Amino acid sequence: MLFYVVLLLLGAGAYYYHFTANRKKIIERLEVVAQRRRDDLAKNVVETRRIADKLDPKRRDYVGGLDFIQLQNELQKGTVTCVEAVRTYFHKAILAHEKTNAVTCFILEADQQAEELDEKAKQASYVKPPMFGVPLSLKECLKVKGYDTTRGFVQDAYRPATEDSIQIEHYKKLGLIPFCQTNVPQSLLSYNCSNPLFGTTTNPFDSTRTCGGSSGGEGALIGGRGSIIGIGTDVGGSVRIPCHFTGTAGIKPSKMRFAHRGGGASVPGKPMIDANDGPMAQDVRANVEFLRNVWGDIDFQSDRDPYCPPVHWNESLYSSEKKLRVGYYIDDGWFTPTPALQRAVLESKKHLENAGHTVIPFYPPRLTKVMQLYFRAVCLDGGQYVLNKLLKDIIEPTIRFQVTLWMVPTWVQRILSYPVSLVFPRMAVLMQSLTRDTFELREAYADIEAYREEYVGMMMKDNLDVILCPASVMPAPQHDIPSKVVSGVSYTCLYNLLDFGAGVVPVTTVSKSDEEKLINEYPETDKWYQTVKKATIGAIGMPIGVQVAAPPFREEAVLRTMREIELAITGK
Ligand SMILES: CCCCCCCC/C=C\CCCCCCCC(=O)NCC(=O)O
Repeated sequence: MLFYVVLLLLGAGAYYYHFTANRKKIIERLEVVAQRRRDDLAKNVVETRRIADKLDPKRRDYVGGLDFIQLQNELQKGTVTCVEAVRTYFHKAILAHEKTNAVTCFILEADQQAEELDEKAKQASYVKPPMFGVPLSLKECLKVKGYDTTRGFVQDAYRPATEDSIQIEHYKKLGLIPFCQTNVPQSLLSYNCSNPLFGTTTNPFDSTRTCGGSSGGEGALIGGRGSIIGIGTDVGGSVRIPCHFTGTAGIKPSKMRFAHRGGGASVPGKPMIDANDGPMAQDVRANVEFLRNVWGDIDFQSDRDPYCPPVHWNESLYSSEKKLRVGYYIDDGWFTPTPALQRAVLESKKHLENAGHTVIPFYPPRLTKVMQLYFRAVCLDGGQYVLNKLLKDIIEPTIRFQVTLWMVPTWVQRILSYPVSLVFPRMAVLMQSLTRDTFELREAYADIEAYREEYVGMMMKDNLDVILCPASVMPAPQHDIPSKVVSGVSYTCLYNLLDFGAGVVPVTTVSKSDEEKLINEYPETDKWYQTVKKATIGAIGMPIGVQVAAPPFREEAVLRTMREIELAITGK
């Protein structure tokens, strides 16, 4: 017996020695690559600044002061040139990048593309496309020919995409000029924004707090006024959470509204968790104008990807005079949001009622079960795909807690979940979520299908057009918090599980009385609540958004509701 124990220990020791020696070698090699990539970025910024500085500062201030619609109009009229627009946003993006570390690469050809468009515009026969010359920022994982899509993995640096994805091709056809790529958290499966290649992107309103993720670079850049519109991706909240954390507006459409051919994903092969790309901008109007033009011309994408149905922009749904029926909730029963987030929903409810809409309570059913289904279906291999990639890379410290969870074998998590359930029941729910076998996975898929039916059935019974609810559980926390509170995505991941269109619009900022309420009334019943409470103290002044969601192909109703809230708040 002793012999076998010794043998086992020796075997384990040898494996551990081999594993750590191998990791050390990998890390040393990748450190060199990461340093080279950062040096390249520094040179790229210098070159971008040189190009940006060619523009007269007075012109730059003028162009930089225009909102999306104004810039679009001036570019159409020819009173602003494409070169002026690109150089202005090169300059503004550098300023935002210096503050937040949002950019991973400036696309220098943007300047040349702008010159070519200006040249074409001189021909009398040339018809300007609808978003002629508008600069567009892109989340780093989106495929642009000649540029990396590392998703924060050092191992994927210097492996540029060989083609533009269909979506990028389409945006260029519509006149948009991609001018930079923006930072992401390593693996994209996090709502912070840090990786070992490009470092941490910070919130433009408070550098000790995260800009959110995984489209965090977009949030930081747009919220920091370094871009007028950008594209993010969202599998659990990655467009909507950064919008909420940075005071910007964006929407994740339901999956089929864009072509996915030639695009990438954080975890390929997760059929029931529907991700999509989506616009993020400084206001809702920009999102509307962007999608009106993209979906107005969706045949371009459908012709190239037969899985993308040719569903056109539905102007009558967006501009309808018919009053809406809105279901709202301020607490999903899984994770009570901090006071400012609840107040934002109640204020939005008032704005919608003042505009004549009917707003009634709605209770999303069984969120505890939803969380289990979401984590099971998003990590359908128990996290193995992501873990394999992470173990071949430098692991980002701010997601280490999450990585550790993936490293514990599923069966160990299940056993441990029973004692844990006595002291931390919500944690036990997640510990029982990762898939044990294919039987359980099939069952989860069936449960998701049944849940979708139940949810839309409830909406239909009350004749609801849209749902209004919090965008998250808290305002932007410190950089390490998202990995410690993965359970905090319940408000957004629900709408990936349902494949609804869902958007976020900025509504307010955290006030002193929100903080007092937080200190006096917010629960401290488990570690997650304690962490969220602590992270939210000191967040006075941070932006707060609300979320609006509707079943697939009704994104125009979501945008209409978001726009009405925006109009009531900003008056413009
Ligand atoms: C003991 C607990 C076991 C559960 C371990 C769960 C580990 C965390 C897994 C997933 C986290 C999901 C967070 C989602 C954040 C948003 C991600 C997103 O939308 N990404 C965009 C994209 O992938 O394109």
